[in-house]
Amino acid sequence: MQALVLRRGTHGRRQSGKTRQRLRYAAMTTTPTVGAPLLYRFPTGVSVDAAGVGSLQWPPGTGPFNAALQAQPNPMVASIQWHAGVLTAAECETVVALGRQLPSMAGRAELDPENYRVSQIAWIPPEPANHWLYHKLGVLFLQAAGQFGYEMEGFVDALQFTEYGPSQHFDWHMDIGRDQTSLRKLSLTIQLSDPQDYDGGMLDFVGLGSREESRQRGSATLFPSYMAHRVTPVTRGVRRSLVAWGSGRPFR
Ligand SMILES: O=C(O)CCC(=O)C(=O)O
Ligand SMILES: [Fe+2]
Repeated sequence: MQALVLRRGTHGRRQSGKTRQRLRYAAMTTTPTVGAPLLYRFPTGVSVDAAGVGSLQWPPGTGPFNAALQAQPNPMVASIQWHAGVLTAAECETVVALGRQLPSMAGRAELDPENYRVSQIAWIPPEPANHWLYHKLGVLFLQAAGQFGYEMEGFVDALQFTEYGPSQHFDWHMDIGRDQTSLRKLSLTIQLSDPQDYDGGMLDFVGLGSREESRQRGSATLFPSYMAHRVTPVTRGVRRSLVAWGSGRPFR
């Protein structure tokens, strides 16, 4: 498996067919980041007197200004990884066959249950027959967790099999939300369809656009679950994907 970290690149125009404007990502080698000086240091405690008046406390010898401390940026926070060949064509077919025989339901989004998300989904149950798939994605998530610096505990959501037929889509959203979805940290989507079998259905990121390679069958696109993304309407054929979320205690 080959991994590539992506960053925002130059505007590009697709050469053939429809002239869709899109951003291209360029390969990024992880460059060391420079610490940002802490302009105001938060206190380490608050005390409240008998009258209920609170005062902030800093450790002896320190104060809010001129702390001479550096905050260390995390270069992965706004990055997307693309992994080629996570599933073979035969494995993609196995997952499609599995997904298609599971109970199918309409994918819904809280923002507008009718139109925001129009697709069919099925949940792939966490059971021994599917261990190979959970295991494979688990390895990928654990490696990525180390690179992103996120604590990751496992899957809270079952793996999601997704189908988008003509004019179906999923509008702009984040994968993090209330309740159980607040545990999500990294999102991953694997392309199960042959790119020749459909048009449209691009996985698109705010400020980064879409990447042609994300259409490669068996490839995975992995990104922080707080990054806004969408799947544009499918204009021909059917697009199928396998979606997974790596979870853990929020924001660690
Ligand atoms: O189908 C995809 O590639 C992504 C779907 C998605 O964003 C989601 O289910 O949250
Ligand atoms: Fe999503």
